Amino acid sequence: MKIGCPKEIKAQEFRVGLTPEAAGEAIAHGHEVLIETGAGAGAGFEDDAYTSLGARIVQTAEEIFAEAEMVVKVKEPQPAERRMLREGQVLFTYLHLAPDPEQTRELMESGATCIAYETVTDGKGGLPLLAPMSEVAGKLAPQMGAWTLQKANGGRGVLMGGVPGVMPANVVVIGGGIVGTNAARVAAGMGADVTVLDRSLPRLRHLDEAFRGVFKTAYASRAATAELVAEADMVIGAVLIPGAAAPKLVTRDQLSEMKPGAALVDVAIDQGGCFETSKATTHQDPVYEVDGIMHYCVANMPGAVARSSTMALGNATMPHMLALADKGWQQAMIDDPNLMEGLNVHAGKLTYYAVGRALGLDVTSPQLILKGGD
Ligand SMILES: NC(=O)C1=CN([C@@H]2O[C@H](COP(=O)(O)OP(=O)(O)OC[C@H]3O[C@@H](n4cnc5c(N)ncnc54)[C@H](O)[C@@H]3O)[C@@H](O)[C@H]2O)C=CC1
Ligand SMILES: CC(=O)C(=O)O
Ligand SMILES: [Mg+2]
Repeated sequence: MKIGCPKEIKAQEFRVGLTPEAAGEAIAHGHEVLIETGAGAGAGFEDDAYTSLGARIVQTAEEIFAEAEMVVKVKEPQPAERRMLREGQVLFTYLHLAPDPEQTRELMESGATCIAYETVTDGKGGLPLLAPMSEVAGKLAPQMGAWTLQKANGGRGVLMGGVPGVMPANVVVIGGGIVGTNAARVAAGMGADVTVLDRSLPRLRHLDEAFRGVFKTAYASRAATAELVAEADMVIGAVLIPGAAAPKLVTRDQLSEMKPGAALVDVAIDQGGCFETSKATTHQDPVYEVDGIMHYCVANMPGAVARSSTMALGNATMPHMLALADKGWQQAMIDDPNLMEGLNVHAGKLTYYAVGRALGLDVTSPQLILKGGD
């Protein structure tokens, strides 16, 4: 199979979909790999790291999209990329369709087969292709929140760890999954007073046992969430209902109950955000203010640490990328129902139910498509 990897074009996105290592594995499996020149440079992988393993460098994204049978990326395709996708082509990348009707429509119009990293499962309740980036974003969130809390950035001027005689920052993390756990660990490591809220009692039980004393846990009832948010210096939004639009857990009205200059870090922004007042921002201009509360809502946080993130993502995507290339997407999905969960769009049809529910669109099941019922 011809596998193509373009340079990412989202603002300040320095990750790349294929590491030289993954490209080399694909070549060893008998595939042809095309890399757009400079695609890996932002992550520290120059063109010759790919060519030395047998990949071919091409000069433009147009050539990648024209030639490749499968395009491997990081971020959701931007409008210019969507226009180059074509019928029969496989796209393997993050998509985050639920909050993005325009992208969903254009992917359906392209006729391509679009497989979303973030909805591939592992059979144990996990999302193995989201997890590494959630680990990164979770570890970054307190760091970004601490920066947002600084006066020069509009924040309340509170130091995460406090100093002797002065209380540390009060950090509330909503959602105790991968992002939330990593965020809580780092915030606690910085010396903050941390509470993690979740709706899953088994998850809270696990966190309590695994991290006893490092941070506190609380059940995410509406009342407890409102009370803890009102007391917080920093709130980190880290909830997920896989594939679906994020639930809004802090309303605009609640902002007036919060401490002026408090920081909201909405990591769940890629699924639409879990604060009513969230809107996606970029690394170039990451923070804005609503009713005196500072919002940090960067939808591609791991891009800030592109080298670590590219390697972590590459480790997770490689086996799936190889299965898709070796067997073709249909057989790979028949053999692996967890990979089938990644199918979001095929040949003009939406194939993921949570996206259909979020956008009010009809959905065809992947099983029906694989049976040839499309
Ligand atoms: N902005 C960025 O750059 C990045 C964003 N993300 C996003 O971060 C979000 C979280 O991802 P993960 O931690 O991997 O998900 P996860 O599935 O590991 O954890 C989500 C947690 O939220 C909890 N939850 C669901 N509804 C809740 C509610 N109403 N109240 C309290 N808790 C609730 C679940 O029980 C679960 O423990 C996702 O939207 C993901 O796409 C991930 C990586 C990078
Ligand atoms: C998960 C995601 O959206 C990201 O890593 O940018
Ligand atoms: Mg994102």
